[in-house]
Formats: sequence, C-alpha cells, structure tokens
Amino acid sequence: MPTTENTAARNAGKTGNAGKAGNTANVASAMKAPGVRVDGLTVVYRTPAGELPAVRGIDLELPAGTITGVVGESGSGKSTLALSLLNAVQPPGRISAGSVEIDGLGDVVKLSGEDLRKARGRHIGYVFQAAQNSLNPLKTVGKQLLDLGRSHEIEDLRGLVRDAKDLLGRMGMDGARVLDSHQHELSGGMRQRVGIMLALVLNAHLVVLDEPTTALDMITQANILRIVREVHAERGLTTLVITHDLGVVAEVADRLAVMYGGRLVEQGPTTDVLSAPRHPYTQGLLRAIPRLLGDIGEARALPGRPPTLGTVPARGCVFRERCALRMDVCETEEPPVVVRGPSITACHAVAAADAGVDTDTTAGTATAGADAVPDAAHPAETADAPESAGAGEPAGVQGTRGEQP
Ligand SMILES: Nc1ncnc2c1ncn2[C@@H]1O[C@H](COP(=O)(O)OP(=O)(O)OP(=O)(O)O)[C@@H](O)[C@H]1O
Repeated sequence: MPTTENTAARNAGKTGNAGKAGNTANVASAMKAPGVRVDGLTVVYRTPAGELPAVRGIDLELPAGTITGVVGESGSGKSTLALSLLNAVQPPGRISAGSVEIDGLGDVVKLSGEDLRKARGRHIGYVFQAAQNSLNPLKTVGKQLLDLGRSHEIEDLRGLVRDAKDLLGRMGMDGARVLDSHQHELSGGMRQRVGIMLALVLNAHLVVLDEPTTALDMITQANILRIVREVHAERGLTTLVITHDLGVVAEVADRLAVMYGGRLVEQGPTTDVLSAPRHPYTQGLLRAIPRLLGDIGEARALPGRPPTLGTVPARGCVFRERCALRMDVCETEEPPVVVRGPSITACHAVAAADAGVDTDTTAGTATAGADAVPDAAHPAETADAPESAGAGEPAGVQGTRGEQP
C-alpha cells in the first residue's frame, strides 16, 4: 500500500515549477478527506418533450471521511447525481441549477476545461457503472495506467506503477501480472478491483463508486466491499457508493440517502434509516427484500413502477402514485423536509404524524395522521399499499401519468 505521503510527493513532484504553485496547494488540500456539499442540484436531459429533470433540487452533504450510500430503483437518478459530483454529465444532459462544493476544489459545477480534467482523477476518483467492461480491450492494464499517468502529467511514472502494484497487491492480486494482462484475461471481480485501483492511484481523496458490485457473485461482492471499507479507512477517503442494493449500503455505508424519481426522499445514518425507516418508499424498499431465514413469502414487492423522465410528476410528491399514505396535499405541494436528529425525510404524512395532525387520504385506503403513519420499527406490518393494487399499478396511478414538468 503506498503511503499518502509518497503518493502526494510523487504527484507534487510534477508541479515543481512556479507556474503550477496552485496545483501544489490543491494537492496539499487533497491529502485529507474532503467534505462535499450538494445544494439545490438539478440535472435535466433534453428529450423530444423538452428538457426534463432526472435529478431535482438535491441537497446532500458527504461529511469528510464518511462512506455515503445512495440507493433507489433503476432510473431514480443515482448515476446522474454521481456524475454531477465530477461535473461529468454528458449531453443531452446538463446541470441546470445548484452547486457541488468540494473542500479544496470549490464548486465543481463552475469548473471547466483543464481545471475540471485535472480535478477528475487527482481529486475525485470514479469507478463507473459496469467498470468490469470499461477497460480498453486492446491495451494491457499497465498501458492504460501509463496513459492515465501521462494524461495527468505525472512525471514519476515508475512511482505510479509501483503504487498501482501496491494497491493491486493490497486487493489480493499479483500486481505485476495484472498490469501485464488484457481485460479478457481478468475475471469480473479482478476487473472491478482494477477499476478501483485506477480510481485511487492518482491519490484522489473523494471516491465515487457507481454500482461497484453489480454482476459479481456473492463471495466476490463481499470481498470487494471489504476492500472498499479497508481502502477507505487506510487512505482517509470520503466515499460515495451508488447502488440499487440495500444490502451493499448496509455493509459499507455510514450514511444512507434514498432517491426516488430524481428526488432525495430520506437520508440519515445507515443504521437509523434501515432500522427505523420513516419514508413510505424506504419502508417499501425494505419490505421487498427477500429474507434468507424465516418466512420467505414475507417479502412484498413494491406495487407499481418507478416513474420515467416523462411520467415523473412535476408538482407535489413524486412517490404519491405508489404511496398508501397519500393525501390531497401530496398532489400539489412539495413534501416538507422533516428533520429528526441526524435524519431527514421529505414526506407530508411523516410531517403530519410528527405534528399530530389527523389527515384524510384521497385514496381512501389508509387513514393518514399519527395513527396511520407506519410504525417505523415494524414497517413490514403496516402501511401496505392497497391489496387490490397487487403487483401492478396501484389505485390512482393513471391520474398523473403523462404529466410533464
Ligand atoms: N443520456 C440520457 N438521455 C436521456 N435520458 C437519460 C439519459 N441518461 C439518463 N436518463 C434518464 O434519467 C433518469 C435517471 O437516470 P440514471 O441513470 O441517473 O438513474 P439510475 O438511478 O442511476 O438508474 P440505473 O440504476 O438504472 O443506472 C432516467 O429516467 C433515465 O432514463
């Protein structure tokens, strides 16, 4: 394992002229885990129906030195949020509002050109979704490592290779052999670890892992998560893990943020959110997890489907179509942010429950208010969606389908 000092010294070595004094300062600031503050982030994609938001009004803090997990169903905007941390949303997408402040770097949304390119890799390491397939099949891993080093103007390429071998060794691989290999000579788990090595080797202290274990078998997945935890602690990182798998965040994340329809609906310490979820969507996600022990039939799929860019409601709560606790106000008003200790939930029903307000529902299937808000400690027993909805569309879904923001 290369020491932070060695790697930083190698990186700093290339900045050895007066004109690059600013880089030296950045390298120094990158030596400790940065805090990250996402404020009012909105990302839109251009579609035949106009620009539609995939991520809307996201406020999220990644405290320095923590692992944050972002979960949500496919299409909820997780990858778009992750790409925004590097200001790497590609056309037809663009960040249309908000900021991403990273300690030592400033607002990356304002960075462009060479500054942005240097920030990626040096300050922000990124392991792409399906990293197993993202290596260049025509070049050895070592050649790709050297390309990466040259593109970041690393002068001490021998040091870079040494650090890469150390990292690969740390992750249980023969570094020299892996660097000599082409993609097809490596298993999925090995490629994933190569992706993690490439994200770390330039000494980035903010690391974004997009679905780091998708398509890996259980044993390999457990190994990768162990490596993520160890490397995070040893190198002093701030880490964001994107996944659709609650098991993954339960395994690695200190904090958990739940996305639905481009919005953050709940966030807080992982143990709090998983043991006492407050948002009906988080509760539904937890209910849907099959149990290994006990009654396997207890797991209940969340009725309905998540919205697409074209069907996500422009006003009110984005989850209301699948929510057993929906009320009139959910149709028109943004859910209020309810803060309880270190946890945040955006939900009218939770706000009403906390305020002790008794509320009627439009669906007529639940009596919202203090009594009807699911018992957070036993989400599986309460707040079911209407039985008649079955596994298909819940009652009332059609009402807002096709709404355009
Ligand atoms: N290039 C694009 N053009 C148009 N729409 C896009 C584009 N990329 C993503 N989207 C849409 O933006 C929304 C969010 O997508 P995103 O990939 O961020 O979600 P996700 O939660 O990461 O999903 P997954 O887990 O399937 O990757 C989806 O509705 C998706 O269809």
